[in-house]
Amino acid sequence: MPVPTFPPFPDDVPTHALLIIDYELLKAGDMGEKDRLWSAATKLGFWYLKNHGADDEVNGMFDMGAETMALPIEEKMKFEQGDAGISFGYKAAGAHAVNADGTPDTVEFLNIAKDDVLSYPKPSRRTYPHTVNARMNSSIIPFVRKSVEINDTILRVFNDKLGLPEGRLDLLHTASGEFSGSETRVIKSPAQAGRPPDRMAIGAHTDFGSLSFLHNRLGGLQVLPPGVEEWQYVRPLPGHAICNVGDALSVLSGGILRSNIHRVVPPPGQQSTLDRWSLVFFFRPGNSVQLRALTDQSPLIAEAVNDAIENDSEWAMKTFNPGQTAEEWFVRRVKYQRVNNRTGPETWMASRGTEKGRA
Ligand SMILES: O=C(O)CCC(=O)C(=O)O
Ligand SMILES: [Fe+2]
Repeated sequence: MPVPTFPPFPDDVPTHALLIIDYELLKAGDMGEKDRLWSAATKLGFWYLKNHGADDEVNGMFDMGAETMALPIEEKMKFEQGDAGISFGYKAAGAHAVNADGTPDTVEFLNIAKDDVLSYPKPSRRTYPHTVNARMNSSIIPFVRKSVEINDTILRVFNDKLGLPEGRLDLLHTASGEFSGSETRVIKSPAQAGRPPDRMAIGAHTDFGSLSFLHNRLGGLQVLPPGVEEWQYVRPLPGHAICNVGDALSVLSGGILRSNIHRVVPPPGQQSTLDRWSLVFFFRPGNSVQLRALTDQSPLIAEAVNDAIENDSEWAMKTFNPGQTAEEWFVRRVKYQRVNNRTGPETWMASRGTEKGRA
């Protein structure tokens, strides 16, 4: 399907300009580009990625998403995630809370496990609607392979900059070959006339894993940068992915890499009358990886954790050694977002990550 054209993103809303990182330069080992990536990942934790070479795969994924979300709700619900904290499968609109009051979200999405994609046609974790199987070979497998390659490249830059032994982060992610929470997600946020512009489609959160590779075409994504009190939109740029650091990599790096909070609201201005689609690949550590700052492997990380302890020891001890594996962290966060598991505001608190009380 050709990429449709959209009404423009408005010029009169607060936006946050992200650094633009060139993937071709990163791949070629360009030192200046690695420095710019490092700066983006440590200051805000978000950046645009251009020349990622995945445009065709992204378009195929959006087609798969449209075909899947057009299925009758009864068909989609056969593949629902359940309430146990498993993320793979379908999530209906309203199944997650967006705040401590338990206000329901407005998006539906489908998560497909990287482990299922790479073992296809043999299921590793679960099965999916026929519209997914029909697009596996043409779109989903190529998209997931490219996403993994891109994230592995970014991870190697961070490994080096953090002063970790060679291949350390790689081993905690793909090199061990174990199952993980890595998954791709297609999100549909239906247009709803009259919805207030600050009605959250997805509540404020930090991402759960290590790196996210996001594609959207309409506005709606907002970040709350450090030291700023007003939510700011991230302007979608055609052909540019939006990448960000998640909690797992933030914890492993002793907070040097920043997992910044973000949320999704209805598209602004003239875009507000349209359905909003987005696509993410979430790159996460192997399930058994103990989430803790790698202080014994990098003097830089040890120093960062010491500084954090001096600053706020209770928070630092809890955040940089939460006593959970990557899988346990992930299950906890997914499980307590679900309105079916809600008892009160404490359920929202139980779903939180590294955002330090900012959401
Ligand atoms: O749809 C977007 O732009 C962002 C989605 C997001 O933050 C998420 O799914 O974690
Ligand atoms: Fe997110």
